[in-house]
Amino acid sequence: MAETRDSLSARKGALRLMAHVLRDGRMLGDGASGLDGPDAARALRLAGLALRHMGRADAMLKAAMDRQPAARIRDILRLALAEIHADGAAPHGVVNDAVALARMSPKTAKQAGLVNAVLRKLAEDRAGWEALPPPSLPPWLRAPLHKAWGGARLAAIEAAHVAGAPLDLTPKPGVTVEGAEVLPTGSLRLPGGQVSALPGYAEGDWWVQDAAAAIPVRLLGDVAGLRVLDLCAAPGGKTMQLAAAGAQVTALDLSEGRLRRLRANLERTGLAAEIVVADALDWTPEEPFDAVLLDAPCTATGTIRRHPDLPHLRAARDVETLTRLQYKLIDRALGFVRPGGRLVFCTCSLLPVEGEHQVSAALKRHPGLVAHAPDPVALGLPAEAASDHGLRLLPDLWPERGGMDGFYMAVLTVPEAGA
Ligand SMILES: C[S@@+](CC[C@H](N)C(=O)[O-])C[C@H]1O[C@@H](n2cnc3c(N)ncnc32)[C@H](O)[C@@H]1O
Repeated sequence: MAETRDSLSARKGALRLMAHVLRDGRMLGDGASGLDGPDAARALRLAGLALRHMGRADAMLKAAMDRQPAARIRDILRLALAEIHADGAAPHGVVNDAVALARMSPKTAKQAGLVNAVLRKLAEDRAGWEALPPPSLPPWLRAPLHKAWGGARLAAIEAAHVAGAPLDLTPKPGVTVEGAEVLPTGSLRLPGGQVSALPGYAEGDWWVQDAAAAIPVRLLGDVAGLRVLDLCAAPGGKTMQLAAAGAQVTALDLSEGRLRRLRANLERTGLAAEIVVADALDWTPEEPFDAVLLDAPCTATGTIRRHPDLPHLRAARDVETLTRLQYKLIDRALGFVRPGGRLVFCTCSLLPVEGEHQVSAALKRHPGLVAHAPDPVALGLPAEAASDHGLRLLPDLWPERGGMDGFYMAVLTVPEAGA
């Protein structure tokens, strides 16, 4: 980061965001940095960097200090160490700002000298940083992932989380964006950038959607003219895909706030859907649908690449609550499909209990329900994405292209009437 006063305000904003996540249990994306425009984006990036590398920074601080400092001082040190050692920032400017940040509050001003001394010493210890184990997931998530995917795959997933994510766009049919790579699955990929400044944003030619998140709708094939229910729809990435492909879409979600974003997305892209604010567990349609897409609420652990706050905010008990909800939502969704129609179930989770296990259990509970294992290669995906009854995408797939979010998805056909 070029050292300017903007750097100081971005670092201050990053500290606010870290406190929001680590002490208030709120998501990074809640926009709490108190900044606008490029400074807000910088603060978000820095907070993400500090959260991704917190394990290493804490290990270094523990070895270097007799007593753990107060929370804000610890965050100042964590951020500075991540910037110096993981981001390659020039130590001089980082240390100066860290000292300035400590001085800003009467509660921490007395510790400015300590911040200076600790950072001057640790900034030079590149070998000590490199010798620490690479960033890893918390035990509640690491253990089931190790069991499911093995040690080597888990290490590759953790490395993909540290690498972060590029910017993927789903284009309307026939749209290209200058400078974007066209992925084998049809998504467009850019290294990053301010979304609203990209060509075609104002015209609504595309929307931001990870390449993996764009696959579930494609499992339905040609949906032109079909009545499709997008059951957990907001903020609407999949609703827009369905509408752009000519489906007659009903988009339902529990959250009015998230549906506001869906409405804005439809407005910008000029696409149409009927919008329903309801709890899917209480709601009943007037008539069944040709197809239902259930992008069920989940731990979202497949999106840690772009949400490094998630491992700090979720816990094992969330997995239990969410898997129970997914179970109920699948049964509910199946009741909304016409005989012979299809349900696509998907979750952006790395955990089989939120994916493969849900579909295996649904097939046992519902005699006559049939899973059609999709061919990953025909969809432009690596052959290894084939999985139990569906597709399993993990962040270490496509390493040379910049990876993809973790997802599980399957397409199920409901028995014909009388079958
Ligand atoms: C994974 S997100 C959906 C993302 C969306 N399909 C997309 O592609 O943009 C899950 C959504 O489920 C909604 N949700 C959670 N519980 C629900 C329920 N009982 N009924 C309806 N929607 C629910 C949440 O509000 C959230 O928007």
